[in-house]
Amino acid sequence: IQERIPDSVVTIIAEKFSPNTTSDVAAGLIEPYLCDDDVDRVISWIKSTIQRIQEYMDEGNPGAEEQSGYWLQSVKSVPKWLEVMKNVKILTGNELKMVAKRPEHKFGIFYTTWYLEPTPYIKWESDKFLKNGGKIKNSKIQKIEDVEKEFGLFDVILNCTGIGARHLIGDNEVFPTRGQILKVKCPSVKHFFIDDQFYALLNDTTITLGGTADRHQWDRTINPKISEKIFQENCKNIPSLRSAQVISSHVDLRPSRVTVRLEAEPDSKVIHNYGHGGSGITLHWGCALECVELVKKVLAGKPGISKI
Ligand SMILES: Cc1cc2nc3c(=O)[nH]c(=O)nc-3n(C[C@H](O)[C@H](O)[C@H](O)COP(=O)(O)OP(=O)(O)OC[C@H]3O[C@@H](n4cnc5c(N)ncnc54)[C@H](O)[C@@H]3O)c2cc1C
Ligand SMILES: NC(=[NH2+])NCCC[C@@H](N)C(=O)O
Repeated sequence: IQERIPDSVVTIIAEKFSPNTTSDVAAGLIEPYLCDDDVDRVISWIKSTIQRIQEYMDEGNPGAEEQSGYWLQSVKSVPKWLEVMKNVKILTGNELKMVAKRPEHKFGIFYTTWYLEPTPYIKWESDKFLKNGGKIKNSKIQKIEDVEKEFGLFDVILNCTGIGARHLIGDNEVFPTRGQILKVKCPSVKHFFIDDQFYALLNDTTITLGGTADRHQWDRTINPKISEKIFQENCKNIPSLRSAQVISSHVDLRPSRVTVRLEAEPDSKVIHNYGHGGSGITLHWGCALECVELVKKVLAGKPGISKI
């Protein structure tokens, strides 16, 4: 918003900041997951995110790269969003035999996507934001009406609170899908490997192993038994992981919702952008650009500097 609406002073108000947000836990795989949104809307958002990743990569920043690998399925699915990926190839019977590790690996797709590690990326965006006059305030907001009581009047307020929207504005349609992951070091793993339940995803110096997806589970405590199962099951898919060095375990709550809520409240200065499920990194820049257009509509050509 700061980049696209020059006559604006933007303030970010948050209870938690990177590296302590849900976004920081994300593996950074660019792929829509647990996101039942309209596929054309999702594809449009992903395309914008990929352009932003390219800009970030072109500057030589860490934590972003292409990654290729295998998606093995028990039931054949060739979703439309694969059209934004590169090198998409349906595995032949013989190729499947070479990579399948379980009887349920009945169909496979090879493709190239990207990863965008959230923490270094958020730092890149935050540094630019602050350098260009953005403000940051640390506060837990109880009700959205309290924003202006605590911080003065704004011309537009964006609600990007993820799972927090459930309590902030009482949207019971947004619910947690608990996810637990491991970060391991295993330089010999050069491809991602995703199947119906588990995954191994590339990052700059680690492999992210997942994963769980427990709906309506709020517990952010790491369960060591789950970590062990994630490790063992991924070793079945990629035997060379047996030599991996486990670095850390993480848990967080995917802000799940039937659809992403990205809309301006009628006759209000509030714009909502939450409920991205397991796809917030994947969709983020496309959603941000759509927010810019909604902000412009709320401002409706207002002269002078706008407070957002
Ligand atoms: C284990 C796991 C793996 C994942 N892997 C991927 C992946 O590979 N690719 C992908 O695209 N997505 C992935 N995701 C999903 C992704 O992490 C989320 O969709 C994304 O983080 C949502 O971003 P957000 O900015 O909406 O929410 P958050 O990152 O949670 O940010 C919300 C912000 O709002 C603030 N906030 C909330 N409530 C309040 C309040 N009342 N007052 C003040 N501030 C408040 C918070 O402090 C925080 O700063 C994964 C998620 C999990 C759990
Ligand atoms: N399982 C699958 N199809 N893809 C991997 C999901 C990784 C990440 N979005 C997450 O855990 O939310």
